[in-house]
Amino acid sequence: ESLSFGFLQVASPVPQGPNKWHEQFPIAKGQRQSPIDIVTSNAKVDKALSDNPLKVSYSNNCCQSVTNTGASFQVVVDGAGTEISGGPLDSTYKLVQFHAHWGPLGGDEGSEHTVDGVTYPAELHLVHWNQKYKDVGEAVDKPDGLAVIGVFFSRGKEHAGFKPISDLFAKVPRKADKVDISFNYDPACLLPARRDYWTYLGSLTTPPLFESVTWIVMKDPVEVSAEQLAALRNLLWETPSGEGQMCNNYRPPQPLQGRLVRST
Ligand SMILES: NS(=O)(=O)c1ccc(NCc2ccco2)cc1
Ligand SMILES: [Zn+2]
Repeated sequence: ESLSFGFLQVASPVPQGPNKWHEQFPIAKGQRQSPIDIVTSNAKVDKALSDNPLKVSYSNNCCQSVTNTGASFQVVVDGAGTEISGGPLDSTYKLVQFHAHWGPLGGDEGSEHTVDGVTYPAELHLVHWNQKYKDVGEAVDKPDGLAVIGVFFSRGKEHAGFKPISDLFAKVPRKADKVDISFNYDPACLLPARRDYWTYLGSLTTPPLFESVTWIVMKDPVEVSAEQLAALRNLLWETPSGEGQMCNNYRPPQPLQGRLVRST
């Protein structure tokens, strides 16, 4: 008799957009969701934030690799010596990864947070976990588990510090592609010179949308070139009509639900 194997080709489901996430992740309609529109006139200057300045001390050999997660690029960091503390943080947090969100080619939307309704072409997220927990897996869903520093990218002159990373995107076109970072790299070079920020209690901006993030959104954008923004589109992802350039991987602003935004 003939032995036949019916190979059922099940394509991996195309990720659903932000307005459907609540079906599988009800917390999408929660009380401390991110991102938000930062209404600068409603932000409250809190002297305590400047009295105990945010301390960022990253080592320059902490970056291990860049991978295509299927939703962004992700630079994976080994937490050694990459700590932040102070400002709104009650303990020390360690950097675990950084990634970004961006819009269409040449467009001005793409950031997740907006400032008085203004969007930026991209937004970088430096993700840290609270050292009071034993690992990032334990921290990820605790109310004080994570701290994410958001940095707006504006279009302008080339960002020399971002170039070693943006040059790697062409090497990781497909989901799960990964390239090692063999050079020394200090992610602090991606922060604006002026360290003023807004801070509020929010969430992960992609599923599982855990309400576990103390957001620290830098006030000043950093300039990157049009070519560096275009390099983000060397990353590919699944679209309803097959593989395409990764873009518009940002969640729009969510209801503030009466939260206070503090400012330095
Ligand atoms: N866009 S975001 O910065 O809110 C964000 C969204 C999702 C995750 N999930 C992965 C993760 C959690 C802790 C470390 O890695 C991490 C960060
Ligand atoms: Zn993010």
